[in-house]
Amino acid sequence: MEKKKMGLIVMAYGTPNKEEDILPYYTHIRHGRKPSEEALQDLKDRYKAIGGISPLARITQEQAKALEVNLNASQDEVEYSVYIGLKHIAPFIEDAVQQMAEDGIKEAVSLVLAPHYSTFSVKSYNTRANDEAEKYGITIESVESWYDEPGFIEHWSNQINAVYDEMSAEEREKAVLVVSAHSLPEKILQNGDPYPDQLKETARLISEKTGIKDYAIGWQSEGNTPDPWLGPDVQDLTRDLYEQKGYRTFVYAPVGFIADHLEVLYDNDYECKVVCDELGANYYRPEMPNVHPDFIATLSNVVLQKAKSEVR
Ligand SMILES: CC1=C(CCC(=O)O)c2cc3nc(cc4[nH]c(cc5[nH]c(cc1n2)c(C)c5CCC(=O)O)c(CCC(=O)O)c4C)C(CCC(=O)O)=C3C
Ligand SMILES: [Fe+2]
Repeated sequence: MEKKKMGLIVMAYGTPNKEEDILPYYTHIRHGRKPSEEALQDLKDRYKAIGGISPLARITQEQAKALEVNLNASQDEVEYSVYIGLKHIAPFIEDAVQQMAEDGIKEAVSLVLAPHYSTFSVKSYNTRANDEAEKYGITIESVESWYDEPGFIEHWSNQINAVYDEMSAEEREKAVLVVSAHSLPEKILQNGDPYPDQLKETARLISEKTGIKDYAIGWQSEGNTPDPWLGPDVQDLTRDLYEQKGYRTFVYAPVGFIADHLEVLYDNDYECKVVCDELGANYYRPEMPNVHPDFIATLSNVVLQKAKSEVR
């Protein structure tokens, strides 16, 4: 019997592929308004500091490919074709949906490569995908979040345990785990956005799984806008935990992200490390999920569960 065809649209923030992409990419993030020369230079400098350009474009492609392979190896009723759709650079979310239509796909699942739901991020991705899909009569079942998936919690717990195992007993005694996600403007809270509660739950589950009781929740990478953003910021939090609670070893788990990219390689590995160095504290950051096989298997499981709910 011929296998049923399904599309999977894997959505992500997107990143410049080369230096010349930085201006159009940043302009797109700013809803079409060009950034000032200083802001542009600042962003260019941050990319330069992590090696010229972000490894994210390559990692997203590898994740999508690995997910497709895993999905097709995990079951034999459906043939999955995976399409990457990005928020701020080509191939855009709409391009991915158009390509699915050209390939004759009628049903699809959409998955955002970010674990926690917010109106600002996941909802906006899924809305764009669904709006475009309607034009072609494609139905999309959208995964909304996967911040509490057992495989996801287990993956981070293993990476965190590996870091704690590496420490000296003395370091471990005064260690704190800082669990973080990208900050968002505080105004998301007015409509009861679940984003902060979902991060808290991820942290609680990791604490339960690892047995690490010394942990704190922080927010990072907040944007350069006048409105208030969710806090505490991880850098301020680091100083407070050092001064008020006596912690001397900081383990950063940026669980709102899933790959090595600017927010992790710069905002954690450079900016948080600077604070730790100033304080004379130890800095650790577990490996990101990237294309670890158990992480890809978890994403595959999330997609298959969603696809099942569609068939029913
Ligand atoms: C919630 C969230 C996630 C996580 C969920 C998800 O993944 O969706 C995320 C991820 C990412 N954000 C990224 C890059 C940037 N984000 C910016 C700006 C902004 N992000 C925001 C939110 C988020 N961002 C917001 C509210 C702004 C302010 C402008 C606006 O209101 O929209 C800017 C502008 C300059 C600056 O502020 O630094 C850049 C360059 C990259 C790529 C990194 C790389 O290239 O390696 C990634 C993975
Ligand atoms: Fe961002």
